[in-house]
Amino acid sequence: MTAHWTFKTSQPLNAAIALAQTYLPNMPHAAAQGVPTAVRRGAHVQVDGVQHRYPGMAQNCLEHLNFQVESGQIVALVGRSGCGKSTLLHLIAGLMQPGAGGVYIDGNRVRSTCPRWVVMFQAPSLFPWMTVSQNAALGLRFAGRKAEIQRRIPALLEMVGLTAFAERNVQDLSGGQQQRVALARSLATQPDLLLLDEPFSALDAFTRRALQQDVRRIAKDLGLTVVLVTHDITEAAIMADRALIMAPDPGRIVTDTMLDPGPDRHRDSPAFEAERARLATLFEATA
Ligand SMILES: Nc1ncnc2c1ncn2[C@@H]1O[C@H](COP(=O)(O)OP(=O)(O)OP(=O)(O)O)[C@@H](O)[C@H]1O
Repeated sequence: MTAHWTFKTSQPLNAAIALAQTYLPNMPHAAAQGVPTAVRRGAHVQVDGVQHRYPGMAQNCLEHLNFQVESGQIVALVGRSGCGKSTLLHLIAGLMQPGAGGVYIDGNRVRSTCPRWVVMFQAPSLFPWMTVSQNAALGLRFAGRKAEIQRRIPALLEMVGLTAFAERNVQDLSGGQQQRVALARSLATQPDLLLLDEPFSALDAFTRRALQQDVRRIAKDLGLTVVLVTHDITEAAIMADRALIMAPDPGRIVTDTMLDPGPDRHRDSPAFEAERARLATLFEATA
């Protein structure tokens, strides 16, 4: 299905702000390597005693958060609306600072955003007047790495299945294809941590399923560490190696469970259905 998007006037500005926050930080990044998209090792994430309260709120939004994400692991933060999933993801990304405790990536305290970790949101935040290739190259351009564009972007578009659309205007793409462009843009700077804030929730079920499987495959191929925010148990079961189930008031982790690594992560597989049902039961019992 092709969705023709009408961009609100503020959207390019929002896209520019989101991109600038991601790609113009003050921390150095690893030099580009010859291989277009390979990373050496996914990031290790440590959330250490994190607590957070928004100004003017009587209660903590998040409390007593202590966990680690291993290099190359895909972790889903699962919970009902309002339990603090997005807040936690934003703290990991360095978009906000916690009131207490800290987030460490590869042992370094996170104090700001950095091209080594990228966030994908529900809206792909593309520039509507640019082509697929130009949008995918924006992160490299903003990071002052223009020399890498020619060698890296074609390989990335192939990886996300958009080679045939390279010179199309992004407004002519479906919502799922636009998220694939955003994924290519996110991967172009060779991050070692991908932070996903319900990036597929606006898509139809079929497109969502294809993207969930592709993002898992790509992350595993590249060795990326991924933290995924979702309220969708099936999405967590398809994509994640491990699920952290959160409960609200205050937001906290109530269950930490590894998921069956079996290869058949699709709906028709009995093994997948059993794992999805186990996670759903855990969720109902604790969240
Ligand atoms: N900027 C803010 N100022 C005050 N309170 C906020 C702010 N942002 C979020 N909150 C509150 O913090 C709590 C957690 O919000 P958050 O968006 O992190 O939850 P969530 O689990 O991601 O929810 P959803 O699944 O609906 O996106 C909610 O009660 C929300 O109202």
